Amino acid sequence: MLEVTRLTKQFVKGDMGILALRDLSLGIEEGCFVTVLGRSGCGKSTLLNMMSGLMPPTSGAVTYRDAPVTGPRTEVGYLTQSDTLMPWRDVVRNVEMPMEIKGVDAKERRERATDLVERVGLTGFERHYPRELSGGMRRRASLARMLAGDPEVLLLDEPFGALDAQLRFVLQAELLRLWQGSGQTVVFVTHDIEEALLLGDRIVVLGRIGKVLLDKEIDLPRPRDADELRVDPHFVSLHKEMTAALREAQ
Ligand SMILES: Nc1ncnc2c1ncn2[C@@H]1O[C@H](COP(=O)(O)OP(=O)(O)OP(=O)(O)O)[C@@H](O)[C@H]1O
Repeated sequence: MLEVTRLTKQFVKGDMGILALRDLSLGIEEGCFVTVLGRSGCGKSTLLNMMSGLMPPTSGAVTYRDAPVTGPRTEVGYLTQSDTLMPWRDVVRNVEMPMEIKGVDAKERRERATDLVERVGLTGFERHYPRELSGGMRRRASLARMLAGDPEVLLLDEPFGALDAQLRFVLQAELLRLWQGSGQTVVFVTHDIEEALLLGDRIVVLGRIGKVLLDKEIDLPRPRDADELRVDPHFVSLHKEMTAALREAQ
């Protein structure tokens, strides 16, 4: 569905070139939940920026259903690390925005937005403006807004990184619940091994400048329960494998 071919990105800072990704190739199958695991600075956000069409590659290509990606498209939702909520709209109106663009009628979009706000645990904050929310709350509002667009592909850049453990757990479960049976394709970036194993059908471990260190199908049965998994020998051995791969990334 999404194909990344020999993707390279070099930034220019003053008279210096900063190589963020080199020759990365990756195919993402339709309906699959892929977690991309890597340490800080290995190029994960740069990869998603290019997959979403927000950033042009220096060389290489991204295709979506065999068509070149040259800019953002409504079928591909992207939850970036930076805040992109509209400051002049309250939470519910931010969440309604993708449905407004699609021409969904006012009553239906308010109902759906209210439901999504509840799913991300923001009930009671519908009328708050982004500046009146915490960082984690803004992330959750952004997630609800992305889901409101019902995209075919969800690109998620460390969506739960800023949340406390309990809330992260609730939102991971909610994301899986929404994804299962939806047919949506998810690319989920994280640096947390346990999160990657809990969520993914497949884990891609990236090393420096986006070198693929490991690309593995995760055959742990679903639904996956974090407490049960931690004592599952298969999970423990996968965890060790990921830890070793990340160590190699140093
Ligand atoms: N706009 C930019 N200009 C210059 N260098 C950049 C720019 N964006 C990213 N980089 C560099 O590219 C490399 C990869 O950055 P990127 O943000 O993709 O990493 P990451 O894996 O997402 O990190 P993190 O997990 O900390 O978010 C880093 O060395 C970073 O300094």
